[in-house]
Amino acid sequence: MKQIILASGSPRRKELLGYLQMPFTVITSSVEEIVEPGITPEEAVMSLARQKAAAVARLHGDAIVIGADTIVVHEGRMLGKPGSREEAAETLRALSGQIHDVYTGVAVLAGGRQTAFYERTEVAFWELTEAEITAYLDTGEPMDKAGSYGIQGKGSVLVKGIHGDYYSVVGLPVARLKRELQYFLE
Ligand SMILES: Cc1cn([C@H]2C[C@H](O)[C@@H](COP(=O)(O)OP(=O)(O)OP(=O)(O)O)O2)c(=O)[nH]c1=O
Repeated sequence: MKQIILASGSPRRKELLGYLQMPFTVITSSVEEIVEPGITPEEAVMSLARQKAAAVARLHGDAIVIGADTIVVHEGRMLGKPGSREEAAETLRALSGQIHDVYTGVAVLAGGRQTAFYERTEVAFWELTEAEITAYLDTGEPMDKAGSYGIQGKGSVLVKGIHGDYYSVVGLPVARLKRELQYFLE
């Protein structure tokens, strides 16, 4: 069987890929995450996922390389990881009492073959008080997460409901990925 490489430094993605029960290795790259102006969210996450996978595939041409990217979209604005505590606070204030979309793009590269797909999940937030936002910022959890929250952690108490794949919000739509990977494993 071909070697599977996860081109990601995200501990969540590593844990989620483990659910597929296939051996894999983690190899990270340093891709600068630049979103071109005018690009749609789905194009953005698939393009970034492709760039992350391609950076690793260059050195491991025989392997199946998986890259992924997650962004939050609210009122047409694409929100990645916050640059500062203040930016995280502003994002959480904006998302309070609102519905936003979480897009995760995944790219799979294997020699000359490749595929990319995305999942969109709607997430509704409860109305958040300033005290709640401050308490959540104090956990430190928002800083390495798109949209400044983690649904799988203490951020769970911010979320009223979701529509779509939960695992895509956490960073990797595992059920869809399993199905897309079958083609590469044949
Ligand atoms: C919305 C949301 C995002 N996230 C995370 C998933 C991603 O790790 C992160 C978005 O940043 P990404 O740039 O997609 O990923 P990353 O920098 O963590 O890892 P890599 O590029 O090496 O693969 O936000 C959660 O963990 N929970 C959530 O609820």
